[in-house]
Amino acid sequence: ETAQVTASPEQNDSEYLSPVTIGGQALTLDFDTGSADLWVFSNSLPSSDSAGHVTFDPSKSPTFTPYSGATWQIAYGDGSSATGSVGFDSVTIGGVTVAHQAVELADNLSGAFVQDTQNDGLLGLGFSTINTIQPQRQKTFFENIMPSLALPVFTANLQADASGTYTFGAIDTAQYSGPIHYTPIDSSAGFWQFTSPSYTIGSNGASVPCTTCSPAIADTGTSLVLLDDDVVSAYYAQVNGASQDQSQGGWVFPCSASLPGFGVAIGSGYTAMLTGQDVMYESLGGGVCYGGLQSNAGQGVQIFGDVLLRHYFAVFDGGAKRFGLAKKA
Ligand SMILES: Cc1nn(C)c(C)c1CC(=O)Nc1ccccn1
Repeated sequence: ETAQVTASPEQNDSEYLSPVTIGGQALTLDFDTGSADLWVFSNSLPSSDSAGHVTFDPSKSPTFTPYSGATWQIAYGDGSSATGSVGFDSVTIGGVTVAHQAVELADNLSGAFVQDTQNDGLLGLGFSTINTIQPQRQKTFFENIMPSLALPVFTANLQADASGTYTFGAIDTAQYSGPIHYTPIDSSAGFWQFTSPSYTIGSNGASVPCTTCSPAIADTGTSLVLLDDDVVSAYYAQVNGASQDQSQGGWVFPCSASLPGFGVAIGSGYTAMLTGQDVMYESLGGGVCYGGLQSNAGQGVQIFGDVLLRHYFAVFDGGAKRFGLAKKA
């Protein structure tokens, strides 16, 4: 079987939301290849936290069964967090159903999630070695459907300021052109992780070897591209008037500045390029702009988020444990 579902952008393409049905209830979730928990806003949240969100109510689902005593608690790399209880229910995405999917009900959330009222929760598409359910971690939606898919893959075709597509079980040749450039992934940390041994500054720049660069992860649930400090500093050194502004939380520059292109190696065989315009992320007002390339704060992993992924067709191959990028159709 195969499934296809839309991915609708929030403002600034900060995240992409997709329709999911859980126990007959329709929610919009952020598909996140950088984590492995499926959690939803639930009616056990204080109403001050759930105001504006669709909440899942297990008592209204005919197929919900509690996983009694089980709990979950997740802390994301950006400092946001969530905790709650667990059950199993029927989860359907694009017509494909997992009858007993672990569904994590949030009863406590950090502010960033509460404020984002278009988002009713996250659906992890990482590896379940980092699922946070205790006493026994549970599989992701993708891991559960993989055996029944025509191909053990899913693809992300996110768009800049437009609705895109997640596809499960097929690599739709109508969505990309030219070759798919694959690199093997190391899933031992739970991420779609690969090496990124060089980078390129300027659309015609030479690629700079970076033997000390941290490995990278493909992360649909992160807005920006978060890079090692020496890489991101080398980039903004080429932008007139750029500076790191702690109050704004990163690298800013005059909106009038011309931004060079930027490319990152996807494994050792391919460099994914962005134009200067692709790197521009947000105007903060007063002629100050915020870049889509920011520091990973020395976390030892580079996060290739939506600022990069929305310019490519991305293949997550769970069978061959590889990640690939192609030019969009
Ligand atoms: C900043 C960062 N460090 N590390 C290791 C990762 C994976 C990130 C990105 C991150 O936290 N993304 C995120 C945040 C909230 C919800 C979903 N995804």
